[in-house]
Amino acid sequence: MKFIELAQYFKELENTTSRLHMADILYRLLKSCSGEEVDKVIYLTLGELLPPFTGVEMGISEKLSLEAISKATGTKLSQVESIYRQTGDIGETAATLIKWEGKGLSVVQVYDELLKIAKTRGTLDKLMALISLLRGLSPLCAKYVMRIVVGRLRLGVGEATLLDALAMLAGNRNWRQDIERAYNLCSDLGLVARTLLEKGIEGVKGMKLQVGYPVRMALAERVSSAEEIIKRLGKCAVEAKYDGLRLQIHKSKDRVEIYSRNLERMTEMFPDITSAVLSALAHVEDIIFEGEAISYDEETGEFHPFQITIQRKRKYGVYQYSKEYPLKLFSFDLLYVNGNDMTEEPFIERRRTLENLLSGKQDTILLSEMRIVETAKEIEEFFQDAVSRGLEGIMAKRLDAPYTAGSRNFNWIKLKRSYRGALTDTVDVVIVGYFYGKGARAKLGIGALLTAVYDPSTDTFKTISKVGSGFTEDEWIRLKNLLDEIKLPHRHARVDSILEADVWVEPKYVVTVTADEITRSPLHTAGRTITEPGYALRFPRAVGFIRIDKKPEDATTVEEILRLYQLQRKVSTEGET
Ligand SMILES: Nc1ncnc2c1ncn2[C@@H]1O[C@H](COP(=O)(O)OP(=O)(O)OP(=O)(O)O)[C@@H](O)[C@H]1O
Repeated sequence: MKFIELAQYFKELENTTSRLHMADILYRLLKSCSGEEVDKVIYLTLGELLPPFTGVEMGISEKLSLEAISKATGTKLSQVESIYRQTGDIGETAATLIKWEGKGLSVVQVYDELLKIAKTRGTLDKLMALISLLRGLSPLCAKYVMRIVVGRLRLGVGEATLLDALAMLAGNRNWRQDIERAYNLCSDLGLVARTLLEKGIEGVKGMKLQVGYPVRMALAERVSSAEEIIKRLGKCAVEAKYDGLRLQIHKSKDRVEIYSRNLERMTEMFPDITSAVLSALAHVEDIIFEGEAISYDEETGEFHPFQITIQRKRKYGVYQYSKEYPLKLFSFDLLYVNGNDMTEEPFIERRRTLENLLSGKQDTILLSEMRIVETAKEIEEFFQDAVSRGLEGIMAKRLDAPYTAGSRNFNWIKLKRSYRGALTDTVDVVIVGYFYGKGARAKLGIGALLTAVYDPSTDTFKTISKVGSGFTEDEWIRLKNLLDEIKLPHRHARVDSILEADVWVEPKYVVTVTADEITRSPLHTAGRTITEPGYALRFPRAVGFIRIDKKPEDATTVEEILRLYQLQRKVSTEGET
């Protein structure tokens, strides 16, 4: 396939807002790929070169890309910059200035070249390679290549839509489940697509988890009482719920990789955990397990709040910080060990095996606190004890449940401190736009965010709230800068909104908010139907800054909002009786 053909498909995708139409375009695109091309086409369509967990990034700044356009086209840098300012789009800038037809490069050629640039270390070498690539590209090809280079392709294609297209390609929509399962196990859509093309659906069904490919994480549902946990699970395990960072740890011999909740590779952020894993599990060849990393005060033995645990990436040099705020990892699940896939084993078997593996004495890689309980009273006691020690709450787990990769269900149930009071759980929302604001905030040029929750059934983001408090002035300034980088000339294709933001942005950043309650509102689209209004957050306030560990699709879902709304009504009616 020539890259120009791919660029034509990108153009088609860019011009549609209908998910069905998008899936159809993708289906046609994937159908015309060979096995060798299909994975590359998928990554490029998502604006990537490889799945995010590989940690491969282009490493080209806006400034460097403008310089490349200037050098490749023989245009003065100031003129390139001026076109860029007018269009606000690096792709349009390149397309406007390129006057040649290009060399008719294939998708694989362009992809290989981009990957080479990403892997090149020196800035000058990257620049030279990009210039020579640009000289071989037609205006339309250069438009999309440049957007990929700076990480702003923005076709609006979500993973769920790509999964639909793959199911169409497999020839039977019933196979979507098998395709999704394979994706949940390896988090690599390119690999799934390539397997489908080369080995057919049976090959996809046979895909297994592998060390080095993060497994999409199993998630928990909420309830509001210990009784409900017992009603749903019967005899079950309860564990302390630590408010830290969820990590999935992969070890193969003396190599360790660490992945975050949104499956990004974070190994470098945790040198302390890496070396502790190597020594605690030296006797184990291969393993994939999960736990919650949390920083604690060595003097008092108390856990620090989540905000301190996550700061290690942002603020200081990792090494110094890890000494200042040491981490403990509370391990709670085992997915794979020495060639054995454990995900289909009952939870309690996985836990017992993990306990055996971690029985040696050391003080960083620990086991989560767990107890088997049979009555609501025992759960209540465990809960009260956890809360009194400053923990967030508890997690209850079904004893015979498999590890359900990539799914949120009642195999795991969280019961948090906050459900018991007036407010329900916090909600994770995606920023889809912002308002300039009035009064004192107007001088900052940003007064409130327009935020949304995720609707997996349509792969869209539905608005739920304007958020105007909870950030410091400094944070508002940082937010505005970050959002201006991903500004869009119109509402994003995957955003469903009645309100008109002053500035629309690409759905990229997730923030956690608390609110007094969830109410019905005609202004928002979350949960809205033809006859019923949507849902909104009342008095929302941001907690902390951007959630670096969540992708937009990891935001709270519309379905969860409906359940939270019901939970809240239940808690308030119980309170009245
Ligand atoms: N013992 C434990 N077992 C499982 N998860 C735990 C445990 N302790 C803490 N956690 C954390 O709790 C998270 C689930 O709870 P919570 O809803 O508070 O987090 P979230 O990030 O908002 O939601 P989610 O991860 O479910 O989207 C897990 O993803 C995990 O990071």
